[in-house]
Amino acid sequence: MSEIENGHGLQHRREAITGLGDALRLLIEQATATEAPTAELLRAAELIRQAAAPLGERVRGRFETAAADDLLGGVRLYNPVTGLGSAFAPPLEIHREGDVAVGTCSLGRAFEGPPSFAHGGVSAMLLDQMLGYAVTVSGRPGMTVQLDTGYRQPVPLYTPLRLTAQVVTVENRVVTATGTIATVDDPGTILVRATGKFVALLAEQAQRLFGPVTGSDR
Ligand SMILES: CCCCC/C=C\C/C=C\C/C=C\C/C=C/CCCC(=O)SCCNC(=O)CCNC(=O)[C@H](O)C(C)(C)COP(=O)(O)OP(=O)(O)OC[C@H]1O[C@@H](n2cnc3c(N)ncnc32)[C@H](O)[C@@H]1OP(=O)(O)O
Repeated sequence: MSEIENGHGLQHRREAITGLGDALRLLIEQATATEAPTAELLRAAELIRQAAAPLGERVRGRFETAAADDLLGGVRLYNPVTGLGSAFAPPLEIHREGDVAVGTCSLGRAFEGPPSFAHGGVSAMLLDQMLGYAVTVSGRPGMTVQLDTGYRQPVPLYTPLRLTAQVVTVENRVVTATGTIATVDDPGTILVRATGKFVALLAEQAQRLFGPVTGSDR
């Protein structure tokens, strides 16, 4: 029996994953911003390898879902944008305000593109997630087939950001959503805008793409 088959164990593991994610995000921020002496970098690399080794002793394969995740319930702890267990995620927190999805995060040094501003691909990634969330909660989940981003002003690092997204049209299987990035302090000044198209999968497409993950091909 797995150690997390009771509810208490699951909650405990999710908290531990979040704690590990917090530590990893701190590590990435410090390792990216550091100007510490070179000897410290060498020492840190060795310590980090030591810390990583036991984590690698039991890992899941490509098609296996994390034991602490709940795919259908929308719990994805390692999502690279929102996942609290992800070293890579800012993490972006998303909630609903009526028909609009609202997200908040701030971006550290690891997300830098132009000096002191966010990389354009990072803005696109945040908006893909925002639009995907709005499309999912509208009840017509789908995959991104197109994402257009307009960069109006650069997105500052180390600044609380406010993102929005909403569904604008539904045509057969294609849902179109739009989204924005602004700062919390100046929500009326749109820095980046995006429009995305999402396609609801046919059963045959879902089976082809995700059968090995859901186990429905066994
Ligand atoms: C599994 C259960 C999940 C439950 C989840 C529950 C809770 C989750 C909670 C929160 C989730 C929050 C956020 C969600 C997160 C996601 C954000 C990120 C999403 C992504 O990051 S996802 C990765 C990138 N994404 C891809 O990796 C897609 C690659 N792609 C394909 O795998 C194929 O593209 C496919 C299979 C999608 C479609 O198959 P296909 O291409 O053969 O299309 P098909 O023939 O089926 O056409 C159907 C209609 O789409 C139109 N259409 C097609 N392409 C178009 C385009 N580019 N522009 C305009 N319209 C287009 C056609 O014109 C036609 O339109 P019409 O129906 O009107 O004729």
